[in-house]
Formats: sequence, structure tokens, C-alpha cells
Amino acid sequence: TTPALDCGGRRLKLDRPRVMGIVNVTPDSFSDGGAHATTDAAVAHALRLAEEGADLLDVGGESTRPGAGEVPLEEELARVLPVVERLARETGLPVSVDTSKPEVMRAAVAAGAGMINDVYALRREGALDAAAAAGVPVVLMHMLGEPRSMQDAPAYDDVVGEVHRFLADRIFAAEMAGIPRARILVDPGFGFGKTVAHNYLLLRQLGRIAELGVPVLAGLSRKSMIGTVTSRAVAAERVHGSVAGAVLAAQNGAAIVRVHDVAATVDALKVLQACLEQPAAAERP
Ligand SMILES: Cn1cnc2c(O)nc(N)nc21
Repeated sequence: TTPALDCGGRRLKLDRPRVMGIVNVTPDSFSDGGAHATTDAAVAHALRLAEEGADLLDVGGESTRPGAGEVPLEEELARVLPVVERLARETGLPVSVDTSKPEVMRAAVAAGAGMINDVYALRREGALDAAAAAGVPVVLMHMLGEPRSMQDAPAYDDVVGEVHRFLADRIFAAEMAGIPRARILVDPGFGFGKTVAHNYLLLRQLGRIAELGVPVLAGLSRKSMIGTVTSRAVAAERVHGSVAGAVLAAQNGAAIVRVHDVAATVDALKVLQACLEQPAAAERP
């Protein structure tokens, strides 16, 4: 039987590494078109990612970048729900909601979201119960502290061991809240309270995170771990490095890679798959 996730009725096969397209629903600061412009722009972008071959989409209304502040509940709902609703209707793809607020989890799943992606690993008040009630897969991600301060001076004795332990604890908490293991994914949280060195140690030893026995999601796309080693200060110039990172994450055990540049990543993963699948002459039956 092929490993797969049931994302609110939409099946996501995990027989090979899958590509999650990033859909940030943040006000378009260049246009004063307000909410409609924001929704329309986000949906148009997401439909393009679907065209490029995304296996699922991740819709987020609150930036989680280092230093980011909180978005009020009403604002996050206003950003996310219209986009989730339209994408669930207009694409056959599973739509993930990137949120840490239980109210947004409930409303987004009611609007058609088939996965919850929580960078706080359901640690917010009420989040475990909301995710359990939602009945969709949930991504539990490691973060050290808060977005505001996580990059100040991240330090670990054993980053891989500590991230592994945190994720094991969150899996246990989720199972105790009634979320079956079959609906749990984990994520080491690249860039969330890690130095560049920590990030590459986690990437190199991603197999140890995969030993937790649930699918691993990895998000390196356009992050500073890529920009630093390639000296690319502009995020849009980090595509090549990001694609290399996605291939390495997939080769090291990631079941899903969360990316901005879907077309490039889809092609790169096809090359990886060919390498893993084609029988060598010596092996040919
Ligand atoms: C929302 N978001 C930003 N970066 C992320 C990452 O690396 N993983 C997950 N699951 N979500 C992320």
C-alpha cells in the first residue's frame, strides 16, 4: 500500500518527495487595492504554483520571519479564509493553512483546508484540541523561542538531539490530545532559532528526525541559510541554492519540501527520483 495522507478528503501520496507551494497572504504594500487585491493576488499566485506542479499549497496570513510581530485574529482570518476557500474550490490540491491560532485552524478547515501547518507545534492555548477536532493532518515544527527573538543568539548543546526530543514530545502531546499518528508530520524548523551551522547540521542529519517515524516536512526555501553560503542578499536570487537545498532535504528523508520556486523544484526532484529509481546496468533484473 502506498503511503498517503488523507487531507480532508484529498489524498496526498507520499510515495516520492512532494512539493508544497508557499502562498503568503500579506497586504500588497504597493497597491491600495485593500483586501480584494490581496486575495486576488494571492489566489492568482497560488494557481500559478498549481500550474507549475505543486502537490499542495500552504496559505499563511501571518509572517513568521525573524522579528515578525503578531497579526490580530480578525486580520488573519480576513486574509486567510477567502484564499483557502477559493483554492479549495478552484484546485484539486490539498490546501494547508499556516497558522498557530486555534480559531484560524477551525475556520480554515471549515472553509476547505485539508492540513494544518503550525510553526508553534500546537503549543498555543486551545491549539491541540482545535487540531484534534479538525480531523486533518498537522505539521509540528520546532522553533526555539519566538519569532521576535529566536535569532538573537540561538544556542544548543546538541541541536539535532534537542530538536528530535522536542518533536518527540510534541508528537506525544498530539497523540494524547487524540490526534492519531497517521495525521502527524514533523519539521525541524530551518531558520527558527538556529545559526547557519545549526541549520546545516539539521539538514545533514535529517535522517535522525525521520527516525521519529512520521513524515518530515522541510522548508529551506530562500532562507538565510541559503543566502549566507551563496552570498545572495536578495531572496529572489536564492532560487538555485534553494533548489539544491530541497534536493538534499528530499535525499536525506524529507517527504515534503516547502518552497517558493515550484517549477524549478519539481524538475530537480524528478532528477533525484530518476537517480533513485533507475536500475543500474549491474542491477537490471
Ligand atoms: C510558515 N513557515 C515558514 N517556514 C517554515 C518551515 O520551514 N516549515 C514549516 N512547516 N512552516 C514554515
